[in-house]
Amino acid sequence: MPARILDGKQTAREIRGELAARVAVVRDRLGRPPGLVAVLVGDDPASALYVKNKEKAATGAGFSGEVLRLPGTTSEAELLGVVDRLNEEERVDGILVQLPLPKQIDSDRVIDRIRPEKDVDGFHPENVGLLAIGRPRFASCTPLGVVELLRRHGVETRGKRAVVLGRSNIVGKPMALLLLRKGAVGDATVTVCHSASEGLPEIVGEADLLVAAVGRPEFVKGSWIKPGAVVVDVGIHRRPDGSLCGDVAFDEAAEVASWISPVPGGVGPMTIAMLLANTVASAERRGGWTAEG
Ligand SMILES: Nc1nc2c(c(=O)[nH]1)N[C@@H](CN(C=O)c1ccc(C(=O)N[C@@H](CCC(=O)O)C(=O)O)cc1)CN2
Ligand SMILES: [Mg+2]
Repeated sequence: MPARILDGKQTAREIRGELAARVAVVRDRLGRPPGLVAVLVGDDPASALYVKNKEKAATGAGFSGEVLRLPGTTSEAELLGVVDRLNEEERVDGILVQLPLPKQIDSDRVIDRIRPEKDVDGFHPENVGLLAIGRPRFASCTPLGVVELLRRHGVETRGKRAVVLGRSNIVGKPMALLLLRKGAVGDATVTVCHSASEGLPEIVGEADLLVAAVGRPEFVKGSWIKPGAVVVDVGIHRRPDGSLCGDVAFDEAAEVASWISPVPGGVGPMTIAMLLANTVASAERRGGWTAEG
């Protein structure tokens, strides 16, 4: 039987709908909407599209959303100056600097400069550290989106073998940390592997849950996947004909998996929904309350 679909587009729509009430409370208590500013340096078409989609999602959710578009020749010092200014602006609850950055800019130095309380991407070392010790403030939006996608489709991870394929700071490492947490969509036995791991098909074959974030088109073959496994595909690649694919050979994998996330329409929309959720949480925290009370 073909796998059921982990529908990120519909789930993201639901989350955006649920955020509306919290946005209204922010407006009421702070006298202004949640504020998100995205900084885009250069003209990479994929980055430009993602930032445009974030701006559309933010304004659609009733935020004040703004994109600062800087030329590809921007220096690191100039970008740090922009971050410093946004760090100080009262109306800005969330700052994100779209990655990748042009080669003259050290992205670590830029991420380190964002005030951790406004780092809604969850990339700042302080936020990564808090996640690692089980006291999350902001977790990276893509792995957070994976967790929420699984939770809302009723996928259990407790006691299960999860394999995270990829070790990036943005996806692989925080994904492993989230699945290791105590509680729902955690409590998994987590293995992290990567393109240099020996015996990848065998490691992947042990997974009850596979999160593929290796950054190589259709790298994971259907024959690697354990029958009945849950497969989440974080990859996004454009084929020469303009169509999109992920890190997993979807058609083959869908024959053996129990659940699978598509590309597009899987993890991507969840990333943006989690960015909105983190920004609302930031506005609430800065106002002195949380969604819980
Ligand atoms: N500062 C950041 N930079 C980057 C992040 C990030 O979370 N913060 N993640 C990725 C890119 N990304 C968000 O920025 C992102 C990628 C893809 C999607 C998405 O919705 N994809 C759609 C398809 C879109 C298309 O047609 O190309 C989908 O999967 O359905 C959202 C966000 C790297 N940089
Ligand atoms: Mg997707």
